Parts: sequence; structure tokens; C-alpha cells
Amino acid sequence: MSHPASPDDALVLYGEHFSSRLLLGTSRYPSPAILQAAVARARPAMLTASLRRQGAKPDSGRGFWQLLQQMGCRVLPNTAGCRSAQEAITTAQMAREVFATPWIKLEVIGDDYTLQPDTLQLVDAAHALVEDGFKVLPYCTEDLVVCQRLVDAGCQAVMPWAAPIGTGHGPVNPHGLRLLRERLAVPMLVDAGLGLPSHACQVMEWGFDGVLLNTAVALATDPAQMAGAFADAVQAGRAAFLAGAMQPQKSAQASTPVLGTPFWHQGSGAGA
Ligand SMILES: CC(=O)[C@@H](O)[C@H](O)COP(=O)(O)O
Repeated sequence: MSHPASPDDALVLYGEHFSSRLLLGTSRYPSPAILQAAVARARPAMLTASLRRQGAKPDSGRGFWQLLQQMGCRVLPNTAGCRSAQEAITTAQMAREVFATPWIKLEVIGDDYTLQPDTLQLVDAAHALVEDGFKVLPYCTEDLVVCQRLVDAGCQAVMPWAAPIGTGHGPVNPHGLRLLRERLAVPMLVDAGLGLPSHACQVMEWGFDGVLLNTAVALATDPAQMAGAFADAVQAGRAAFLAGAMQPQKSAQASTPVLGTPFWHQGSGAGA
């Protein structure tokens, strides 16, 4: 991208600085080599991986773990597939051992059809894991009160969904997401349901701090190229947010200056 975000505009999570605002999932890629190529193009802040894929036994998933290490990217284990607070807590504790990190993407699924988070169990699990020293990034809905409860539980960032996991619909409740952004000051990453780079750009323009996505890259015809497109879109959206967008106007406003009036001022009578 020609105009990368300023190096001092880092994403800050739990006091740590990240030069990228894109987090990438590692599932559903056609091959490990294609995953590697996508990661090389996107250069994400973190790669999220499921303990269930890695496996709890010392030898299971060794190849995948080695691949993650080779890519030199911080790993964010997740509790994908957990359906209760206790299951998520146990999975997070195992992930801390396997991946040697206190970071956890906390997922507690409450509905098998929509993969909607169980927001009640999520808050309970977040509370217990923060108490246990984890740096918790909870996958949640755009519900303001749930996000506030997660912050009250000690989460220093939250990750509301754009749409159900794997759908690629993009933000289905723009009003709710934008309201959430206005009301909560903690870092917020939009996680799940993004299908196009323009979706990522859009939420970044709204002031979200980053995005986490998987399926849109993994299932693209050319995942590496799509990973690059998402990385560029995240930067573009962030730059636009920082630049401050104009307010939409109700009626046409002439934008082409006439000779002698190169700059707009009230009542200039500029041409179209
Ligand atoms: C990999 C992962 O953590 C997913 O559960 C995440 O929520 C991304 O969702 P999409 O696959 O819809 O981008």
C-alpha cells in the first residue's frame, strides 16, 4: 500500500503495541503453503489457532504448531467449539500450556445454527480467566451492555461480531456497531462475518481498532492476494478514520472552483 499508517499509530492491547491491526485465522486454507503465503502477504498482528486443532497431547498437531512458529507471528489460541464457561476455561488453561502464552481469544458458542456467542457464559468465563492472569480477547455480539460487562470483568478489549462466523455478510447491524463504538472507549476489534475488504475498511472508518477474520481469506480463489487486499483495506480504513470524514450533506454542494476562487468559503458561488 502506498500510504501505510504511521508507525506511532500502533494497536495497543493489554499495554502491548502491534504494528498491524489485522488478526488472521488459520483454518480452512487449501494447504499449509497457501496459509503461509497468506500470512506473508497480510503480516497480521496475531494468528489465531484452535487448541482442538492443535490437540491436547504433546505430539498431536506438532506439524501445525511448527508451521505457526516458522511464520514468526504471535499466536492467539482460541476456545473455538466451547459451549460452556467451564469448558472454555479448561480449554484456555490447556492452550496456555500448549502455546506458552497468556493470550486467549475467548469463544463460548450459545447457538449451533448461528454460532452466536453465549454472552452470559462468556462474561462468567472472562471473569474467571482474567482473575487467572489471562489476556482475554472475548468474541461477543455488538450488545453494548454485554461489552460493558466484559470490560467490568477485566477485559481490556472486546471483539464484537459483524455477522455470524463464516457467512461473509459484513456488518449486519451497522447502527449497533457504530453506537457501541461511540459508547465504549476500550479497544474493539470486529471479529467474524467479514466477507470483503470493503467490510473491513468500513468498520475501520467507523473507528474500530482492528479486525479478526478467517474465512474470507481462506476460501478466496487466491488467499494470498485476498490477505493482501484485507491488509490494505484495514490500513485505508484506519487512515480515513484518523483523517476525519466529511459530514454527508442533504443537498448538492458545488465542488469545482471557478477562476479566482480556488478555496471554498461561505457564499463563494463556486461552480459545479
Ligand atoms: C478463526 C476464528 O477465530 C473465527 O472463529 C473467527 O471468528 C473468524 O470468523 P470468519 O471466519 O467469519 O472471518
